[in-house]
Amino acid sequence: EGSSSLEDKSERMRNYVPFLLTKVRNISGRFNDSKIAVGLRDILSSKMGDLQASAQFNYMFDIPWLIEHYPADKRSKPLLIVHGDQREKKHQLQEEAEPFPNVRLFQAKLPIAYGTHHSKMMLLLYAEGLRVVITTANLIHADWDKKTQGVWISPLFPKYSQENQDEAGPEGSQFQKDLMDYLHQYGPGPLNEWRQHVAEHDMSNAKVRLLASVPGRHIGINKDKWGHMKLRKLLQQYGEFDDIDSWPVIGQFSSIGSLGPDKSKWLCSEWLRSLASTNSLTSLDHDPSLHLMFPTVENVRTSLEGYVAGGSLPYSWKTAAKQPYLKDFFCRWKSECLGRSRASPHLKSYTRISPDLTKAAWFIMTSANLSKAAWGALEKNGSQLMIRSYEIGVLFLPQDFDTSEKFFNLPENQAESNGVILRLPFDLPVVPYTNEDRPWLWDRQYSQPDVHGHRWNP
Ligand SMILES: O=C(O)c1ccc([N+](=O)[O-])cc1C(=O)O
Repeated sequence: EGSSSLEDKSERMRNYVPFLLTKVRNISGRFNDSKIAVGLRDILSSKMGDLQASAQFNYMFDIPWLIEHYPADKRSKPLLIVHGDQREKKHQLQEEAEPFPNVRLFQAKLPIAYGTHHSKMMLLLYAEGLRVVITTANLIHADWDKKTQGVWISPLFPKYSQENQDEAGPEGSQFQKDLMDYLHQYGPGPLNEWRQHVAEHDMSNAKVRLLASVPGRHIGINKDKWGHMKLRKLLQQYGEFDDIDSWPVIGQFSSIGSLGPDKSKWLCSEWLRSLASTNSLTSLDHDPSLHLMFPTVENVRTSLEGYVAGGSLPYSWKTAAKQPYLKDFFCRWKSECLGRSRASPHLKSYTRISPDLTKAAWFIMTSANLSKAAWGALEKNGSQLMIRSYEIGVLFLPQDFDTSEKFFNLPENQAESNGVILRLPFDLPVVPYTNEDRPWLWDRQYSQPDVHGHRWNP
């Protein structure tokens, strides 16, 4: 755990984008250094503050396992669990919460079929202030053990004292407004208290843009508040880039939805148009190159977990069979730079990099997989954005860091600039699938033994 707090260590990371991975068991310790990785116990540790209460938003929970990861003297503090479970799964969660009087459950509404409460966020209220953590990991052991997962830990947001609340005025920071908007979507209930906590803390030092999705058919000004249309608006507003039309876009994710019978229906039309947005008024006359990073069967077979890792990569044969065109975009999972080529990826990240692999224009870490359910699909002649799921992530933009440079420097770029360095979670250049590579499909049989001598027979 080391002597100084994560705060001091993050001080030493001053000129790095504050994007961390989760610790991975059984890899070299140098790849779990606190400049690179963090564990759940570290995040919940009392070195981060004197915890008073917390809210855990997620998709999968192991409540006893989660509570055990809080410091012993904090395990009876109020804990709100925000989930999307219904019917039998909801009852199971209620039973699991029964022995813990400090645990409250809140079921997020899922008004549109096939939606999930996918957001993975922690609100941590301390005596000293409030912290927001956004991650890609479920609150179960397997997600924090041998996978590649993303974590953003906010600075400690200080409580407004009465005078500086008046100074700050009602608008607060954009991050605070966006987080409040997101929390309001859950409606009245136990989140009222957490909306109040957010309102009372100064979040002007967040240095990220909130990028979220909530279920609904969003129209008018709401059409640009969520999903890929929010990203489009942010990049059109703040994408002060010179000519980056030739810069490739990379999407990396752990599941894929049904994207339509060809790339022009959603992937390379509305979705890529949003990711390729900038503030330049000239329209794109050609698609930027697009790489989609998704594990091959071989990535899964040789992973630290073996085929079991594929249980968290829920891409189905039925869906894949409808979209063979994705093969042209696929590249393998590879992360030698962070010792995680065999730590199966469950994080989701999106970025746009220079052709010479030295710079990045922006970087996103999010719960959103490559699906219309997560990012939204335009309907009614583009007048409404239909989203099925709750998602939450953060967008890192160079101008949110005190640097004069327009882009992030990738570690390969040894230029001793005073710019900000972005450590991507995967290796560059990306490795396109060979003709023999196949995307992992979780409902197919694989008979070649994995690293544990097991076969996969779902
Ligand atoms: O682990 C999750 O939260 C999760 C849950 C459902 C699905 N899904 O239905 O495709 C994907 C994921 C994922 O994150 O990969």
